[in-house]
Amino acid sequence: MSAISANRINGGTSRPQAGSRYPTAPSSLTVNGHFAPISGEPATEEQHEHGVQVIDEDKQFNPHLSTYLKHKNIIPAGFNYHLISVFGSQSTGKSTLLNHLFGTEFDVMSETARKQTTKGIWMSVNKRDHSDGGAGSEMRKMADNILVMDVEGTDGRERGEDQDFERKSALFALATSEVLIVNIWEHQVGLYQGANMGLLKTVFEVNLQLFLKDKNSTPRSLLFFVIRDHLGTTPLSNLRETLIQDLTRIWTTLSKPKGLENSRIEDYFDFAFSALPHKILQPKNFITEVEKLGTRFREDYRDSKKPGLNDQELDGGVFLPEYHRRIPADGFSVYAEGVWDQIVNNKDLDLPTQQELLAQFRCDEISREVLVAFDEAISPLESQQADGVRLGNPTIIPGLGDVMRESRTNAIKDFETEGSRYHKGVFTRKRTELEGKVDTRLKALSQGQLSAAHKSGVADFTQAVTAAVKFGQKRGGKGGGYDFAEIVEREKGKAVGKFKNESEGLRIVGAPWSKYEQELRLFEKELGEVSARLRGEEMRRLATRVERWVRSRLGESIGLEFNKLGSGRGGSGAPETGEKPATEKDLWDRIWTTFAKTVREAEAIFTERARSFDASPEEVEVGLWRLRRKSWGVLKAKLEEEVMEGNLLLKLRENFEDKFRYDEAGVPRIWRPTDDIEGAYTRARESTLTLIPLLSRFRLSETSAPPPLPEWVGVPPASLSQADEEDLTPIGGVDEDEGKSLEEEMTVLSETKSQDLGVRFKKMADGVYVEAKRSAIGGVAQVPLYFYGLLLALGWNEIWAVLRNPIYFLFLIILAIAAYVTYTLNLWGPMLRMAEAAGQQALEMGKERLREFLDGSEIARRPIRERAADYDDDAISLQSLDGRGKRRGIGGERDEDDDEI
Ligand SMILES: Nc1nc2c(ncn2[C@@H]2O[C@H](COP(=O)(O)OP(=O)(O)OP(=O)(O)O)[C@@H](O)[C@H]2O)c(=O)[nH]1
Repeated sequence: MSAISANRINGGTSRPQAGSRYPTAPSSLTVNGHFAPISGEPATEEQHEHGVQVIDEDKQFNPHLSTYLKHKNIIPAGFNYHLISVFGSQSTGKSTLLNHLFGTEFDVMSETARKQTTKGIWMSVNKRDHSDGGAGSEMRKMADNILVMDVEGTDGRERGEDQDFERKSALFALATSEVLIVNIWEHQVGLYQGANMGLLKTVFEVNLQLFLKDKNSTPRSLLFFVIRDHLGTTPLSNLRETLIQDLTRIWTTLSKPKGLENSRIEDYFDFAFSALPHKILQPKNFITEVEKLGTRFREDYRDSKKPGLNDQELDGGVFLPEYHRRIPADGFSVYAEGVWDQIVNNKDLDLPTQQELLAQFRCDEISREVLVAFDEAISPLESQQADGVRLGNPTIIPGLGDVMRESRTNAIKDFETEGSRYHKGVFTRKRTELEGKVDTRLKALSQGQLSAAHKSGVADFTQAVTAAVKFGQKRGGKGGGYDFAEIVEREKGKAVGKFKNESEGLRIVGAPWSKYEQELRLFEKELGEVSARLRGEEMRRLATRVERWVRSRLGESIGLEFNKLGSGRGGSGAPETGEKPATEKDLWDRIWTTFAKTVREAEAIFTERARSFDASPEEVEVGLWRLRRKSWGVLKAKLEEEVMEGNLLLKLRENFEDKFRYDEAGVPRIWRPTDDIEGAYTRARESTLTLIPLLSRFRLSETSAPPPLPEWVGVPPASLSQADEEDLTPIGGVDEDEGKSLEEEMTVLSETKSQDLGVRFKKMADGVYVEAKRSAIGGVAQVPLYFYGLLLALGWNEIWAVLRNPIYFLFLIILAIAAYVTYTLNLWGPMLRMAEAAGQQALEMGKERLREFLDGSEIARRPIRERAADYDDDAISLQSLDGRGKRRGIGGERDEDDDEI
């Protein structure tokens, strides 16, 4: 504000404001006994009977204005309200006019007192309804929500020369109202001072400098001249002419801001005129004219012709949209306070900025309100989600998308409904801010939900694949009746579908952040990783199964090869298949061939099954390499089992016995004393002994070298993992780090063990030899024929006695019959065999007895003293008894003669 204008508005008597704007002590006014508080507790509805004092005579703005508007239900009206102010000299019947026009109850001066009644600025809502009154005509109401401001009169005796308040209040009324009623007596028209022309000039000037800088952004106002005590002698049109001329003249003499030098009064103001008869002298006419005047405040007059420099000014409507200040009703009190604050403090007043400030204030308020409702819906969900995360079990909140969408739409819609009435730029900015706040929380919620969906999706997928594999295993046995790759593909499809559904459910149309493509990619990636891990486990299981198969196959075939050793002829070949007959020498060749063949078959099985897992060539390569390594371990274990001391000794014994006890044709030998038992024994023993060095090392017969194990196992694949490598037993000659050489790896029996085995085998062979020898000596000799002749000659008498004795003869006959029956029943064979067996048994027993007898006679040959020494010293012997048959003392001397019995 320029210094001049500031000075003008303060009337050159700028007074410091007393105290704070809103005194803490209750400042209330008692106007004709009516209580109208300005600060402290808001007034009740009853106390608002006379309206509300917007600004008191001490220039304090009423902070409870909004309470009054709330009571009168103006707040929700939005733009649907109008504001009218009245301006004029003191006691010119302003309050009377307003009370008649709008049914307000502003205090009116008593006819006799003639002193100022209205102090400060008062406001009241319209309480009347003016129809155009015609009988049968349609009742047409006044515009809704008309707010009327009764401003303290000018030229007041009470204020004296101090024009500060009247200028400020006039400026306030002009800045906030759509219609400014200028109330003048008829006789004042044409008078400069009486018609407030001086005051109007100052107000126009400051108004122009402060508020009307940009006429495009400032709404126009209507100056409505109501001429009181119109006698009727001078027509209203003449009075209008005079007033317009005066106003135009005032306008031309105004000091205008730069750029507005050529502006005209009609650029900013419209005019309307009305005249009322004398209230006291023509009371009836006065009432009728006021009624008529009231109809001009009807809403439908908006559509009528614009009041201008024509007849419309005299009877047209007053509420035109272009006069509206576009301040929503709920923001009016804040706006009015801001304007008053600017006026009182002489700040450069910029109405558009004021409107922006108001918009900011209100939009923030609305934003807070809508966020409360938003919070109520969203906070519990946020807590639920946070709880899930804290407990390590993120939960998927059902129906979250719907709640999110609804809350967001409601918040933004409510904000738009309330806030869109305010300054567009500010509203748009604040809406963006609100969207930002809402979206930040919704985004976090949505991401939490996606992460929960991700986690549970991966867990479900893992579980589903594992379950399907288990089911497949049960159904299909050990070979696996299922296709792993197919299961993974199917479950992956399901998981991705579910994730997409969940994500799609969270989509908020119009929110650019509401996307899930990246999350979906991450989810698919993790599913891939999980599949790879599960496939790895599955491959291991497959490897274990194949290994087990190798173990059982090798167990059988290697066992068979070793069993062939026991036959002593290297086992039987299969001549009918053209196979080379097996020999002991090529034992290792056969074992190696069988081993390599078995592993080859296992590799084929592994490769075949691995294909159904969709395993990569690298994974298969690792699997095969591990299989070869492990198979060698299996073979090694089997070999160790076969050459375990007891087992191998048994095999060697069988081998030896086979060579010793059977001839070349495989027929068992019966030793005769004449046979070359020693020769056979030596040959068989030597032959079997050659097996020990053969068995002690794994060597191929052709090359006399260990099998090409390192080449056969191959180099470890590059993709072999550390863990894979660690759980493998090292192989000498293959694993470079290990100290063992290939030669050591191929040693089946150590040197010491071989020697020990040789010694034990020899002992055992000796035993067999001795037995053979004995059996040769103990063989039954043939009975010579002459022995039978001798038997007949010597037993002739006995034969004859039997034949002659009837009892013996009868017994003989019975024997003959029994023999015949036996013959006819073909029982001779079995009986003979029984007899033979019994004979054999008897023979064995006889032999045993004979041996005992021979051993006994040998013992008998030993001196009795030697035998006696066998007994324990403590035993009671003849030597230890004295002549009387009693035992001698322990320490007693021995009689040398007693040694001989
Ligand atoms: N002559 C005349 N007197 C009127 C008219 N209307 C009201 N009065 C009288 O004028 C006196 C002042 O009336 P108010 O309505 O209190 O006037 P005011 O302009 O509101 O006065 P302040 O609020 O004190 O400025 C009262 O005694 C009314 O009876 C009118 O139309 N003509």
